Amino acid sequence: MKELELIKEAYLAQDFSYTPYSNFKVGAALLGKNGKVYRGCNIENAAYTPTNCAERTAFFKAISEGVKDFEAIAVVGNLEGASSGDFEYCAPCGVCRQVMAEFCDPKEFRVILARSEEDYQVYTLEQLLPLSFTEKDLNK
Ligand SMILES: O=c1ccn([C@H]2C[C@H](O)[C@@H](CO)O2)c(=O)[nH]1
Ligand SMILES: [Zn+2]
Repeated sequence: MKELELIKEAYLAQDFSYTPYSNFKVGAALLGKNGKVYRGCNIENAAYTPTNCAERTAFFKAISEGVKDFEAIAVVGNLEGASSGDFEYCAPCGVCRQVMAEFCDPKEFRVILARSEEDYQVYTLEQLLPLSFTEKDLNK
């Protein structure tokens, strides 16, 4: 699947974002090695901390269906208000990066950060989460 197709899926997911508190709408589309796409949006809560990010929604949907092998994720946010000079792509939070590290190969898994269908950047998970703590560290 091409990056553009995955970005389009992330924008479709963003439409369902539930954000009455931040009004910051995020969409994600996770591509499994099985060729299927798992969409996710952020889901907020009046108690704030139960909020789930778009990326984790997509991961947990896939994992709850028995899928644990992934190729890439596209992430889109509504960053029109970002002042110039800011990093104007919606980068995954640390918690979501840690969830990615649990299931994805750090050198292979690609994180596509898009601010339009044509304008995006691609990172490996290792670039976003160097020196990660994973299962291998527990077994030392
Ligand atoms: O990569 C990100 C960054 C933020 N959020 C959500 C969490 C919260 O609902 C809102 C503001 O932080 O954006 C995501 O879903 N993914
Ligand atoms: Zn997150």
